[in-house]
Amino acid sequence: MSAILEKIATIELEMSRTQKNKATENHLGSLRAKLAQLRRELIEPSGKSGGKGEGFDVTKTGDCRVGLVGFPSVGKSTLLTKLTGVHSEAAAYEFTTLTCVPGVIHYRGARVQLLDLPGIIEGAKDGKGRGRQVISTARTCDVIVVVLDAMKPLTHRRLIEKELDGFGIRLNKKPPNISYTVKEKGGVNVLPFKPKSGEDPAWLDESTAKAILEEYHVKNCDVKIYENCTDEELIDVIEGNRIYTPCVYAVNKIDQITVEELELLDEVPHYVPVSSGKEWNLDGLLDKIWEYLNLTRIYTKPKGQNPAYDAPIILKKGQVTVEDFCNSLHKSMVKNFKEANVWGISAKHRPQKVGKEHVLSDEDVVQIVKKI
Ligand SMILES: Nc1nc2c(ncn2[C@@H]2O[C@H](COP(=O)(O)OP(=O)(O)OP(=O)(O)O)[C@@H](O)[C@H]2O)c(=O)[nH]1
Ligand SMILES: [K+]
Ligand SMILES: [Mg+2]
Repeated sequence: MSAILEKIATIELEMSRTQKNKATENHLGSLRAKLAQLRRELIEPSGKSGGKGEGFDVTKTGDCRVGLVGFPSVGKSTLLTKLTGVHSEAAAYEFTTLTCVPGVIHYRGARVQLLDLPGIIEGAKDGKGRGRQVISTARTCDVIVVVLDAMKPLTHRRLIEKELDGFGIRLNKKPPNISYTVKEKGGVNVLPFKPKSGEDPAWLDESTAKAILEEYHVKNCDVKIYENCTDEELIDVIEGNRIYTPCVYAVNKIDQITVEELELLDEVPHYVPVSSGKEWNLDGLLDKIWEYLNLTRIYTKPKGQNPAYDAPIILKKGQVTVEDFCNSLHKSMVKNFKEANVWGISAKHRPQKVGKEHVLSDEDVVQIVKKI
C-alpha cells in the first residue's frame, strides 16, 4: 500500500506545482484521473484479502442508517447515548471509542439506526488509524452526521470532508448530469456542455475530457455533458462508485462558546448547533436529520379496517412508487397486484384508484387490491 501512497503523494505534489490555465488543463485532468485510479486501489485492494475497504461488522436494522463521523473527542458517543439511550463510553481522552456502537431512535414512526464510530484523523482515507473502516461504514449510511467541536477551528469541517471525499463519498451533492456509455466501436465522442450567452464558460472542454478518457484507456464511448461540470465530476462518473449522501453538521459543545461565536456558526451551511452534554437542541438535530433522510411513510389499510397509523411502511428517497411499496411489503405482492386505492396528498380523489407506477407522498394511506 505504501507504494500507492508514494505515487499519490508524487502526483499531488506535481498538481500543486502546476498552475491552472488553458495550457495545463489537459495535463491536470490526466493527473486527476491517475489520482482517482490510485485512490480506487486503496479503497478496493486488488488482492484477495480485504475486498472492498471493509467497514465494521454491524447488522443493518430499522428503516435507515445514520452515522456519526468526526475527529476524536468532539462528543459523538455522548450524542449517541443521549439520542438512543444506548450507553457508549465517553471520556475526555481521544479514541475512547474503538469500534462501532449502534443504537436506535424511534422517530415519527420510523426506526433510525444510529452508529457511533471511532474518531478519525487526517489521513484516515489513506489508511491512518481506523479511518478506512470508519469511512467504509459511513458509505453504508443514508445520512452522515459530521460532528464538530464548537471550540475547535471551523476549518475542521473541510478536513473531514476531504477524508470522506477521498473515499468516494460526496456530501450534499447531486450526481453530475453526464451520460457516459462505453461502446464496442466508434471512437471517443464527447459532447461538451454549451453554456448560454451570459453564463460561465464551460469548465471542462472536449480535449480535457478526452485526455481523461485516455488515462482510463477508454477507446470507444459517448460522453454527453448536460451541465457545467468539472474534470473531477467526469472522473466520478467514469469511476462509477461514488456515493452521494446528505450530510448534517452537528456543531457540538455550544455550551462552551459565547452568543457572538454562536452567531458566526450561522455561516456553516447544513449545520445544527447542539450541546450533547447539556442536551441542548437535540430536537433540532433530529428534525434536521429527519429532513435530510427524506423518508416517505405509508400507512397500510387492510380492507374494512382502519389504517395502521402506528406502523408505517418506510420508503426511501427515489423508491416511492406503489410498486416500491408492494415490494417492501412482500416479494410476491406485485405479482398479485390489480390496483391500489390511495388517500392523501398524492391522490386526486378520496380515494384515487392507481396503478403500480403511481408516485406516493409522505403519510399517504394505501390499500392494495389483489387479482382474484
Ligand atoms: N462541554 C461539553 N462537553 C462535552 C459535550 N459533549 C461531550 N462532551 C465531552 O467531550 C469529551 C469527549 O466526548 P465523547 O463523547 O467521548 O467524544 P467522542 O467524539 O465519542 O470521542 P472518541 O470516541 O474518543 O472519538 C467528554 O469529556 C465529554 O464529556 C458538550 O456538549 N459540552
Ligand atoms: K473521547
Ligand atoms: Mg466516542
